[in-house]
Order: sequence, then structure tokens, then C-alpha cells
Amino acid sequence: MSFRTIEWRDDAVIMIDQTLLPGQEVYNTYSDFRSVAEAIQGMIIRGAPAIGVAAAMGVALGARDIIADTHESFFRQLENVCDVLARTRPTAVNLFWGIERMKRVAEANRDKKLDQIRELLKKEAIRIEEEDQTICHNIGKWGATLIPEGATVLTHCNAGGLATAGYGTALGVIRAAHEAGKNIQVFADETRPWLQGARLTAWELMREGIPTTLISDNMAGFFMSRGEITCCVVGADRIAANGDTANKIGTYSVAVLAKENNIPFYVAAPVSTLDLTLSDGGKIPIEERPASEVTHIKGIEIAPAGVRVRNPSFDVTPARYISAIITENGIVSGDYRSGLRKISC
Ligand SMILES: CSC[C@H]1O[C@H](OP(=O)(O)O)[C@H](O)[C@@H]1O
Repeated sequence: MSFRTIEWRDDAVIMIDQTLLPGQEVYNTYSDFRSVAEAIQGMIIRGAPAIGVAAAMGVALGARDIIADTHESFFRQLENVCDVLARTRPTAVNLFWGIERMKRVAEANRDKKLDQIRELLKKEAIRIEEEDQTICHNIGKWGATLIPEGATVLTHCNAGGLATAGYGTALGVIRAAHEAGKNIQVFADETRPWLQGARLTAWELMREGIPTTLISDNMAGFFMSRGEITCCVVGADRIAANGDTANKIGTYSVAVLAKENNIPFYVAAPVSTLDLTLSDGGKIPIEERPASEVTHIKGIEIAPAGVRVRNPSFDVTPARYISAIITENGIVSGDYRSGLRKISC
């Protein structure tokens, strides 16, 4: 990949600015938790696993800056740091998973000195980023077994290195199949309105010489109906206990079209994206983002001023449209409720 999505360096957090891609590869430095929260909310960094890492590093930055004479004061202020980060985006469960993991480390070491707790939180945040690399490679290995030689794989949004700590989930499957010499090619949905496919997925795959064709979202059905798509692989932001999956808006449409055309539709995600507390996808919170993301592209207005806009950033694909869910622990299909519970352990 030769880019870094996010990195802890010299007691600061370095992130590539994804709003400037593909035109500019710019790295920003963040020294406080509030600016990390703003980066998550503004999609400087985005993608479920990536914002989980960013939130964890934000907690570590916040803990470092807390001024407290007592543990009670420290932990009360740490709670506020976590709340600010938790309020950035509601759908990707990885964000809350990362924050809760950091809270557990702090709680488990409540008996230590404050500076020791701060150091342990920094190490945990770095560990989460490092673990994600391994997790995504394992997702790739499992998922590549589902990708036939010479396949044309359609993907939606960006579930790539930019959405994780570097290797990707859906793009991890694609990378692993490519690295295994399967001569695959990719059709990438542009993914309106934020254009993660056009701006990020195409950028990632072209850098690695993976043959990629960019299409507008409304073309996916056309190519499926003409037999040009072998399978679909997408990421996820939250997977309910029954397998219903929240992912970027438009994923549901791709899944229904895939079913209609008898094309396998796969979801690739780490087990940290599972939310087994939710029985089904109807309870997954769906983020609504600013109207300007729909009415403007790169600051250029493409709709009449004042037009009414809805901008749900995710939709939920019912499990019946999902052929299999690929995780770092293996592949689940069929009875998702029991399969996901087993694979999550
Ligand atoms: C492995 S990334 C999962 C998921 O996150 C993206 O959403 P966003 O770009 O708004 O953060 C997209 O839904 C990806 O599939």
C-alpha cells in the first residue's frame, strides 16, 4: 500500500487526510483528542475499523492531557474524553468497541499511578492498530478462498486500507486473491455522495496494479444482468446477531441486485464489527449526514439552492441477501445467529 492510514508517532496521531484523496496525499498531525474527534466526524479518517483505531488513539491523547490530583478526577475526565469521541459517528460499532476496550484497560489498572495508566492506554491504542493489520490479512486469506480464478469482483464504497489500519476488509479479500495470482479484476462503485469508491478504492487498487473499472452506482445492475460480475464483496459498519448488516448507503441495492442475478454477495468484516446485542438490523442507528454532501461535489453546487435533501450514510442489508460473512476467524453462512456467536469467541 505504501501509505499509512493512521499512526501513533512522537506522542501524536498522524492520519492521511482522506478528504483530499485522490488528488493530494497529505498527512495531518493531531495532538489532542478533540481534534481527533473532529477528524472522525469530518471523515478525514473514515471506515469502521479505522475510526475504531482513531477513537482509541484519541482516548490515549486525552488521557495524556488530563490534569488530575486524584484518580477520581482522572477517571471522571477520562469519561468525558470517551463521551466526546463516542458522539462523533453513530453507526460503526468499531468506534464504540475501541473506546470500550480503552476504558477496560484503564479500569483494570485503576490501582496504578496515573502516569502508568496513561502509558498503558498509549500502548493499548498502538496494539489495536497493529492487531488490525493481522486481522485484515486473516480476513483476506479466508475470503480469497471464495474468489474464483479470473473473477470480476464488484465492491461498494471503500473497505480498503484507508478504512482500516492498512490492508482492508473487502479490499483485503481482493488483495489476497490478487496476491494468490487469481488474475481478478474489480468493478468499483463510485459510491455517491462521498465518492469513497471513485476517490479511495480506485486510488488504492490502481497503485497496486489491480485492474479496476470505476462505475457509477446505478450501473451495477446493468453489469450484473449481463453476466459481467462474478461476485460482490463489501465491508460492514455493524452486523446484528442475525446477520443483518449495516454498510455504506447503496449496499442494500447491490445485495438485492446480486440476489436477483444469482451472484454471490459477501460481507467482509472483523468480529469487532459484530454487535450481538442487537437481535436484528432494524435496531442499528443510521447516521444522517449534511445535505451539502449531496448538493455539492468538491465545493461545486450541483443542485438548486435550498432543495430538500435526505442523506442517510448507511443502509441495512437483511441477512437473506448475504451469501457469507467473512471474518478473521473464518466464514459464516446459513444460520448466522449461531454461526456469528461461535465465530465471535
Ligand atoms: C471496512 S470499512 C467499513 C465501512 O465504512 C465505510 O463508511 P464511511 O466511509 O462512511 O466510514 C463504508 O460503509 C465501509 O464499507
